[in-house]
Amino acid sequence: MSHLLVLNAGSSSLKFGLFQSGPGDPQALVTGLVERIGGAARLVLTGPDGDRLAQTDLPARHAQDHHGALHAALAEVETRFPEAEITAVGHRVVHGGRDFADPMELTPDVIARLETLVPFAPLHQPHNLAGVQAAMAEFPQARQVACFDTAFHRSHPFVNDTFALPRAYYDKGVRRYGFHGLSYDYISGALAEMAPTLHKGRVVVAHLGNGASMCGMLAGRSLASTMGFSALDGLPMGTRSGQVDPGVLLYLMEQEGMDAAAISDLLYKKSGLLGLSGISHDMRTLEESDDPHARQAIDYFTFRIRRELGGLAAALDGLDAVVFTGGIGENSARIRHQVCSGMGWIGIELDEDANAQNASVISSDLGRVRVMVIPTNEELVIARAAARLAGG
Ligand SMILES: Nc1ncnc2c1ncn2[C@@H]1O[C@H](COP(=O)(O)OP(=O)(O)O)[C@@H](O)[C@H]1O
Ligand SMILES: CC(=O)OP(=O)(O)O
Ligand SMILES: [Mg+2]
Repeated sequence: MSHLLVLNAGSSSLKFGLFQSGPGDPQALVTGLVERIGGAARLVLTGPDGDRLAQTDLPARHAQDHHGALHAALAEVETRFPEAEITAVGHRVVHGGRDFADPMELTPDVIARLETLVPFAPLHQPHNLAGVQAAMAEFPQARQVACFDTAFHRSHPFVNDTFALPRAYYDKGVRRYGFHGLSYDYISGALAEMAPTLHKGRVVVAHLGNGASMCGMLAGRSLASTMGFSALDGLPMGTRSGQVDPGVLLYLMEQEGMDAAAISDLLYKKSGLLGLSGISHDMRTLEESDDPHARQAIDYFTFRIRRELGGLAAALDGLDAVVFTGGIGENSARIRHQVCSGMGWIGIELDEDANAQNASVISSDLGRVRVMVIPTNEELVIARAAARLAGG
């Protein structure tokens, strides 16, 4: 019996899963999450039926960075499943650049080319590639498969793929790639099963996690996304600014003497919910706080989601459904309420009871637009690809 290991390193978390491959969809034996890496990190393990197997605070040496988190995760998998025969390890790789879209086997040449994309996604790509190196050392007999977050958005039409810069930059790869594609791929497939008519229509998916973006889908394919060249654009995030006027960056360089490293640190690590609140990047902490700055950070977050929702609906020529997903989108009734209230003009009417319960349909019959909550499953998308490539 062969097994697949999946590694998904986010900006603040590491998600992983052990799957059994078989004739149908790979079956999860265990999935895990190390969250709040860099802070009070904890590891949560979940069984195949959603049952909680373990929840432990990680010792400092494992909590401080993705490396430690990965060690803790691999140790957990090997202790619980010593007999597992891992034939393939599937990795989420955030940036595939211009050249990579379909899932592919990681060879030394491919890895070297992916390393050149580190400056495009400094908060993710290095963790993704560190995971690849660790898995190669740990499971040398297994195939290593990369699945790209940018792949789902390759269907963007030119107007959503470019900036209005001289064309030479587009040719050099300065494009609106879009991210969270594994999540959008999963949601598109789930919607096709749950609501096939809606899936054929105009859908805005809001992936709201520590990283956050929205995608306008037409007939299940990406037409536009709020994230662009890097995972910085669009919505504000845990520590990332989201959209800023490029003139601000010129001002910071010219008047405040900031260099590229200082600006990168500012935009990726000190901005967003953390920068605005001065308290935390974590939505749960902000929701629990009665500090007015926490409230303002939440208000800015939901204001930007509402703006983008209007923009994406215009790009799609209308709106049939909205799907919330990601750690915040799946769990925070308050955020969904703030986003959806007063949106009757666009056809959104929330059923507050259903919303409070994180139900899968949270709109009422009074509205024309179906609003849904669908837990994402990037790991399953990766496992499917790893199974396909390992089988071939
Ligand atoms: N019950 C909850 N209420 C509000 N926010 C939540 C809840 N559960 C998780 N979150 C938030 O989800 C975010 C993490 O999302 P997640 O998708 O797991 O992150 P990542 O982008 O690192 O994969 C954090 O801001 C966390 O506070
Ligand atoms: C691309 C991105 O922002 O990913 P994450 O949400 O995992 O940080
Ligand atoms: Mg994520």
